[in-house]
Amino acid sequence: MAPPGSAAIAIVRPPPDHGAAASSSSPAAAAASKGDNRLCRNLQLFGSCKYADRGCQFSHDLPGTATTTASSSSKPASPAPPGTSSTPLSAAALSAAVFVPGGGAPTSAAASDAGRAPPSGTLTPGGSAMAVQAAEFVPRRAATPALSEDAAFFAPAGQEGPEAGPSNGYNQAMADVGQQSADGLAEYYHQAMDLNAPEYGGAPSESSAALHPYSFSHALAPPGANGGAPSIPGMSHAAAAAAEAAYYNSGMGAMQMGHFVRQPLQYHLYHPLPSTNPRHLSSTLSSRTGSHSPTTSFFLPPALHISLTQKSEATQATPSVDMKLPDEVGGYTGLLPLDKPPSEGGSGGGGPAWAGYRGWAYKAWKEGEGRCYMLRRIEGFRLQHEAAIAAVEKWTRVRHPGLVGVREAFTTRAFGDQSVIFVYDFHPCSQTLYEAHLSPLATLPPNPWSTPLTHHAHHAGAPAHTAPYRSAARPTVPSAVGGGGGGAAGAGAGGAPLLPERVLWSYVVQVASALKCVHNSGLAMRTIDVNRVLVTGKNRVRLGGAGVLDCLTWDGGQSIPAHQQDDLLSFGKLIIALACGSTSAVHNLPKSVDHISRMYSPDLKNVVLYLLSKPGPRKTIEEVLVLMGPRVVDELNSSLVAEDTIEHELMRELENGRLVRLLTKFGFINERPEFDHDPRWAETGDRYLIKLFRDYVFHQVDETGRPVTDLSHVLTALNKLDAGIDEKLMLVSRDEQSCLIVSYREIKNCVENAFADLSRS
Ligand SMILES: Nc1ncnc2c1ncn2[C@@H]1O[C@H](COP(=O)(O)OP(=O)(O)OP(=O)(O)O)[C@@H](O)[C@H]1O
Repeated sequence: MAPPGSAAIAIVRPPPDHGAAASSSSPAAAAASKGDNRLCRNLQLFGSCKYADRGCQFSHDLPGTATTTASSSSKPASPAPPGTSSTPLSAAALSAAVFVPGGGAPTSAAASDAGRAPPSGTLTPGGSAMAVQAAEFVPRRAATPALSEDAAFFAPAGQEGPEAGPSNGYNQAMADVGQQSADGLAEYYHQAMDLNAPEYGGAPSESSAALHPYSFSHALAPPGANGGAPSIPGMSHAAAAAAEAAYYNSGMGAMQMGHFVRQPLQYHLYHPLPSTNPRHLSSTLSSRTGSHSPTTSFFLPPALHISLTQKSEATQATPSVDMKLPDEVGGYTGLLPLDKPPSEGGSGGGGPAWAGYRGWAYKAWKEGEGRCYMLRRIEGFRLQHEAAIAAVEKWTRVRHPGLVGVREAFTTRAFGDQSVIFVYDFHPCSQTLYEAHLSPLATLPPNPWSTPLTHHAHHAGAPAHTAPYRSAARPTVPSAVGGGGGGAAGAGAGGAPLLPERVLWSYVVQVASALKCVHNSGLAMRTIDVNRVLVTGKNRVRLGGAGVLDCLTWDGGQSIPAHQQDDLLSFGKLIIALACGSTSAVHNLPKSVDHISRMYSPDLKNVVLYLLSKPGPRKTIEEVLVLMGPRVVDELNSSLVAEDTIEHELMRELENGRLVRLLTKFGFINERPEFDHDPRWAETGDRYLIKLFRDYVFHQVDETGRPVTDLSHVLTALNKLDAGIDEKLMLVSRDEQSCLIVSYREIKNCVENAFADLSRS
């Protein structure tokens, strides 16, 4: 669906003939009247357009065979999509001067009431005479769905809207993808791309049938039937957790969150649908086997693209309601809570899980660095010894792909109490092992609450890796395991899906390798627990919470050898919990070990038995690694480091690419010589807002009016614009007589509209 009309925001009252000019001579109007005879892009990319006979407004005549002429007048008139025609400014818009934040009010009513006093929250410095005639600022699409929902994958005029219809199947899939865990993405994408699905002209398959019942509104519905906080399509777990935490922390519930319309990113923009044309399809398939493909080779693999986009989005996430958190804590700003409420499978945060102290997790930006970090706040902790916090410095030197990197620690009173803050690397979209595998809402096996779709019998000696690494649909009622207290009888006996052995081994090897690094550095982890180990990507785990207990229970480092032995014991218990699908499995060790020996290979059982054996000087992590084969571990380490680096690079590329596109659009919109002579071009409507935003991004000045060059500000603002978030910012006119409070989302809409207007002209 093409974007509907864009927002017209006029701050300065234009000359009286403006309306006529806008409606008759604006470039958009000229564009609309000309029509469009450009070659259909579907044709260029896929060789065919399934909408060719169903209203697609673009040309389907290939050069050479074309019978139509380039003359726009000869092109049959096709209905212009909403928003493509010029939008005459209403009388209200012409006299508009005052922007009303959160403006969702109906335009006409507001316009007719132009003389009334501005509501509270309106900013009208120096407004006076202008404000008297002012109409409320109403973003043209304030009451419509967000931009990305509008901008569906090519849907020509006359086709169904985003709510229904086969053309929207991909959007539905993408919206639903947002609710999948990172591990399910690739598989999910293949379902979404199922070429046998009816919309591709094939027979309905099981997977496509499973996909179709989803609707966009389904994706927007709250999770579960028990009335959780709204779940948001396209939103990462971390971002959703933060939003939901806001929902609970604010105590305002749905009333507040009702305003939060999260717009999913346009995931579909940069990777094409596979062609239905057999010729192109075969070339697409051959590209997977290495031969040349004309189009697909230009794109990232979709699952990777989606995963990176989600991570980038989770990194940029901001709170949508006032969290009542300090603006700044030790040089970190933009705090966003990460603790998930129980309805999301988290602990809700704040449990006395840290040596009797309550702990909270936040995402925050480091001032001047433009990087995101995870802050762990230990509430109400009074530091007795300086050396306790200095001990954390040792941790900052330990770098390992299996460890959540420690940056620093400091005390603060910013929260109104005595808190100590530990700063870690931020891993967007991560979950704890408990959240990922064991909680009632876990998406991955062996969640003991889930009802399996199929029962995979695993007998001793049977290749456990044949088990599907995908959990069944989430049930609302606990199954046979009985609320998670089933211990060893849990996963296997209860019929719930088993954690595949290859995945378990992958975790075991990563944890062991990280532990080796930690122990060799003369430290002890002390947080080997399903609630502290993070799953940061597909089959990627990292040990979290390093250094916290060292500081809280500081003893000068005397007990490190004992703590290292405890690490090994905790490691054994972690494997048991995952293998048996229950944290309580460790309370019945004989039964649990028996379960493991029946369901998994003897090698795994041997490792577990070793880890659970009596502590002693000869029981070390090195010995555990010998049991596993050290060569494998070293190889794994280097491949994980490489993987992390590549992912990091790709994310940077993705973000840079998006910024470049944005900047190009800015340049395109703002630097149009053909309109330079018409001051109204950039002074009215969407363009004026964009112009002010450009000043805000690139032309900041300090209090004495001197230019400020802050790359971090530029990148942050552009990233927020790209994500189209609901955060508001204040734009000031060049004469400093007017202010606008608008959200990045509204500006993004304006940029898209202005760009679309220009590209049509
Ligand atoms: N370094 C990190 N980067 C990104 N997200 C993280 C990081 N560490 C933790 N998280 C996220 O924050 C959430 C809360 O983490 P936390 O370790 O506090 O778990 P918890 O179960 O709430 O523990 P507790 O409440 O007992 O402190 C988790 O969902 C996890 O995904």
